[in-house]
Amino acid sequence: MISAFTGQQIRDTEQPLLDAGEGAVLMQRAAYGLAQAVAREVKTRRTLAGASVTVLAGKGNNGGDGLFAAALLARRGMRATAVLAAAEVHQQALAAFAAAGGRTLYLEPGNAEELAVLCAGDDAIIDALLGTGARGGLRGPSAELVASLQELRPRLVVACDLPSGLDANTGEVHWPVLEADVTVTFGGVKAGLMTDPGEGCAGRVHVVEIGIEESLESQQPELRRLTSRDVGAVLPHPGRRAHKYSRGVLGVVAGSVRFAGAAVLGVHAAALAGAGMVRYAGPQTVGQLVLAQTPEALWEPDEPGRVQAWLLGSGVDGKEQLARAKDAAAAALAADLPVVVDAGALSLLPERCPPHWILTPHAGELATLLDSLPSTGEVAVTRDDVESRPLHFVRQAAEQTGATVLLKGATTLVASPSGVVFSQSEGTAWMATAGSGDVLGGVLGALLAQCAETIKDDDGAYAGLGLDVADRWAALAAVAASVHGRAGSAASAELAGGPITASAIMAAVPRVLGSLNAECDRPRP
Ligand SMILES: NC(=O)C1=CN([C@@H]2O[C@H](COP(=O)(O)OP(=O)(O)OC[C@H]3O[C@@H](n4cnc5c(N)ncnc54)[C@H](OP(=O)(O)O)[C@@H]3O)[C@@H](O)[C@H]2O)[C@@H](O)CC1
Ligand SMILES: [K+]
Repeated sequence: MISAFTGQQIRDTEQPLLDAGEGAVLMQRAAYGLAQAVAREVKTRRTLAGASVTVLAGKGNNGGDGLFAAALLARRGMRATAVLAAAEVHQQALAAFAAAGGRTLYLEPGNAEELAVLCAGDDAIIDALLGTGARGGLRGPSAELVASLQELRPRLVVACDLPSGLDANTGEVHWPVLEADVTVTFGGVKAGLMTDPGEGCAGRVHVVEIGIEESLESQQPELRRLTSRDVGAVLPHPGRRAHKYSRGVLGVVAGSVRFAGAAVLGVHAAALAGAGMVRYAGPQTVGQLVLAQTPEALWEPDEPGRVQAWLLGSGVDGKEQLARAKDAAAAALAADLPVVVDAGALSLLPERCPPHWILTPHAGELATLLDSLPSTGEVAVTRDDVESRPLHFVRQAAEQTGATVLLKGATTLVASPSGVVFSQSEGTAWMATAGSGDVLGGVLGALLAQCAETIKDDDGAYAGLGLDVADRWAALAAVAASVHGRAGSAASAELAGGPITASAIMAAVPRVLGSLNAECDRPRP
């Protein structure tokens, strides 16, 4: 699992080392790691000697890291320039930079655009204006410089610790921000690099060890990301004596005459993701389409038989289908069964949901949901609010509803009502396509049905994650998001990175499950 921490957690962990006079050593490690990363990137395009690098240096230790790194790069033959954004910068770092032959320019009112043009053509730009000590975004000439550079699209931007203007704790972005190709972060991943909109500005994230990593392990991560091994370990795996009922039966109330595809996709995705059986409840015409695509499913319009979990809501429209969803929600609540609550069913929540109810809104639906809750304040929450502060709002929704909430996006966040949050980001932008969410619902429903009766006892699978039992539902939802993202990326990769449909995502699911299992050295069933 990859853990991400707040800036404050990192600083608190560093403090004993700073108190022991180790600050300079930490900075040297950070600068060395940063310089190595820049050199590696530049060398993929050209030789280091004679290549040019500009460091944008702020007044704090982030600027110090950047200047020391640029000094190291100058000593390796790069033509190094520093643009100083403050009258006073880290003195030892500036001295080291000057001693290595670096050129110094001063950012002043009125010269931001000129400096941007001067350095935009360089082989690399290091953004070391603000780090974890930032309060708010860039201002004045620094903001102008970054805005101009962003427009000029430099060849390679490497952010020092985090892109300046990004909130290390929340991923909120104070524009302007110079979007990075690579972020070299120190000691541990900052939470703001694993949640949007921050993650979208960070590029590839590379962690440099500076000696605080072991101490950091005692902190509760602000965000968690499952690796392929974690996902493989949690995925259900049929025993030798399994039969279709023991594998897990999923009940689906999705789709409608108007949105028939949602039912077809949800049911088929669930079947492909390993549900032992899928029971579909809906209108006859839709039932026929469902069976045409998935003859393995059962169409039970009135009283579906016994299930281990429900998928409710995607594409539900009209009184009759909404009534079915309502009945299923009531039955699920009474029998204490897990439920995926999507789209149309988000308006059917009981006063307090259990954590094994997993809501799967996108940003707009989450805003509507939050507005409908009595505990939300008087100011309406909008889609824009959710998109600019997804971590805040997904946590709020889980806390206020009692449910686990999976907020769909380029980075998908899953919040448990306890405050534990997972972040998965394996997908591709091509997955923003009609029906993609219905496929995710089917995959998650299938996982819930397969794991519903064992999740509490399955200590081995969750052992490495350090989670309370109540947070396992969030982990399982994160597994679904990961499988869905990987399936989308695999489907697109098969088409040379081209566009994909929801059907293509769905078709790739079994292969992704197979390879995740193989990665965990599990025997084939
Ligand atoms: N601690 C360590 O040992 C290690 C730390 N490391 C590195 O240090 C970084 C943290 O350094 P830091 O604490 O000096 O803060 P940093 O982000 O460089 O600058 C903040 C300064 O800028 C100012 N300022 C604030 N907001 C502003 C704004 N919006 N616009 C303009 N100015 C603003 C504010 O000054 P003030 O305004 O308060 O006078 C403050 O002094 C961390 O990210 C990592 O890179 C590594 O080397 C490993 C070892
Ligand atoms: K920075």
